[in-house]
Amino acid sequence: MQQDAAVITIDGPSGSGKGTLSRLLAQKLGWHFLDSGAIYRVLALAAIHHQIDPEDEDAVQPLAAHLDVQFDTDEDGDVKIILEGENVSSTIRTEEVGAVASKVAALPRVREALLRRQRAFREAPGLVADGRDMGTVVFPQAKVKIFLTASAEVRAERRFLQLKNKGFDVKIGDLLHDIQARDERDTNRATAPLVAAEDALMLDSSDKDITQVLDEVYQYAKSKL
Ligand SMILES: Nc1ncnc2c1ncn2[C@@H]1O[C@H](COP(=O)(O)OP(=O)(O)OP(=O)(O)O)[C@@H](O)[C@H]1O
Ligand SMILES: Nc1ccn([C@H]2C[C@H](O)[C@@H](COP(=O)(O)O)O2)c(=O)n1
Repeated sequence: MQQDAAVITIDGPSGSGKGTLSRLLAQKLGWHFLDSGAIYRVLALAAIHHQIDPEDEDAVQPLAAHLDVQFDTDEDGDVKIILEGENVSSTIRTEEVGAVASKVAALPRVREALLRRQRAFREAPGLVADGRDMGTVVFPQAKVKIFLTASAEVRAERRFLQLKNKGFDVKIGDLLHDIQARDERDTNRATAPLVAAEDALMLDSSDKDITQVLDEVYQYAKSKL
């Protein structure tokens, strides 16, 4: 970790577009990228594989502390996620794994066990970090913080298109229900809840396409760095 490397944090609820925005912004700046949700998703998948109850903190904490995961980036910038020797890059993206991730993420000792792993992504020339608590807990000293939102209906519609394009048979009503349940759990947990940092720029992307969002955030970041 490089303590002095600049950090931009992008937090927000599921489907707000923070992953897409963070990836594009990191590419544009030539910076590193942390998808912290992927770490919680990998842990969730490990708990499923090992038949561990995702709400049993005593059982999930050691799994988090010794999680055998690698993030391998190829020359095109695509990231391959390897859990216990297996490529799980697609498997972790399902709504089912997302729901379990939201459960393991509510456990305080599990969050603590994953802190150092996330902070290790901070390297020169800089890091764009995407998640729920990047600006509040993991990188509170970040120079630029964004809290990206969109209405639950818009987020469900985006997720519907995303999954339909991948060939999944999904119902928009089910996706809206899943998104609302995940928002509720992520926002109301006691430790590191989904909340905007006091010094974050609030951005509602409901009526903006990703190019507009990227331009706005890029200009804002340049003015602050
Ligand atoms: N501003 C936007 N306008 C339209 N579609 C968008 C916009 N931002 C993102 N999308 C699309 O919405 C979908 C969800 O975006 P993305 O995966 O970036 O969300 P997320 O906030 O990272 O979600 P999660 O936290 O669940 O990983 C993607 O298909 C993405 O291309
Ligand atoms: N910094 C983070 C990142 C993610 N989580 C939890 C909460 C989410 O529901 C779940 C999956 O995240 P996603 O891939 O959808 O961004 O992981 C968290 O608590 N803190």
